Amino acid sequence: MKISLVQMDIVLGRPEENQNRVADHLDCTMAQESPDIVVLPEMWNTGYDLSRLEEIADRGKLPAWLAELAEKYRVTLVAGSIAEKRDDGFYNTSYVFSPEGKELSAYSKVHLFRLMEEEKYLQPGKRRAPLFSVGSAQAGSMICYDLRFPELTRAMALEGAQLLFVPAEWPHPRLNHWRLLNQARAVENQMIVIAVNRVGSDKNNTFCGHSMVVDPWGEILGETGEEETVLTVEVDPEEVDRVRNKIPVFEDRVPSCYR
Ligand SMILES: O=C(O)CCC(=O)C(=O)O
Repeated sequence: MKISLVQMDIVLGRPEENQNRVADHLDCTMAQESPDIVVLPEMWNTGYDLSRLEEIADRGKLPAWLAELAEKYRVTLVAGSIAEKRDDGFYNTSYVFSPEGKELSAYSKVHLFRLMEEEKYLQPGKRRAPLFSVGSAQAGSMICYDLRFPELTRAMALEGAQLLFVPAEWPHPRLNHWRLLNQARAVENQMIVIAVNRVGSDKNNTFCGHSMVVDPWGEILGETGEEETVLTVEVDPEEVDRVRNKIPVFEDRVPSCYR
């Protein structure tokens, strides 16, 4: 299974420019790498221009556009997340589309990140992301700050997730946390973590890149630096079963002690 991670810069508050950038990356990546899955970062349409969401948030157009792209390139598109307006406010929502252009998952970030004032401008999602299939593997997804809540990944692992997608806009000075948490979630849940961060800066933050793929043994299969780039990595979802058989963590759990 070949996965391409689009580690892009995002122009603050300029959805059309960012949309063109996504289209260009997808076009080049599909021509050069022919991956099975493409993954985008968090809030790639607007960046953290939260006070202007009324003007710039998506109003239902981007999901249809992303579905068309997935179908055009016959690729599973884990479309990062977008700022979107709904009747009751703004949400940070991640969509996934199948190679037939069918929506596989829609998930709005449940843990809003106070250090970037999300709780002042966004509504929290109310449920975790539904699992979806890629080939014969089961996958889950979350968004950025969600990574700090191990219960969320564990719930998806218990439901059968073998892969975890994490689109992010994770800034300095917490690069160390980003790298450690991605590895921790992979090792403790014996799953493949595919984490895609943005690069570049806005008025308040410089984003630390280092998109990475971590296998269920904690090995980093690929990692970027802090430049705009696309990283393509081959993963083997069967490695999840091999590691789970070697150290049977899920059989050895004692849930009665965790309350
Ligand atoms: O948890 C962190 O340090 C970063 C989280 C974040 O940037 C976000 O959720 O957008």
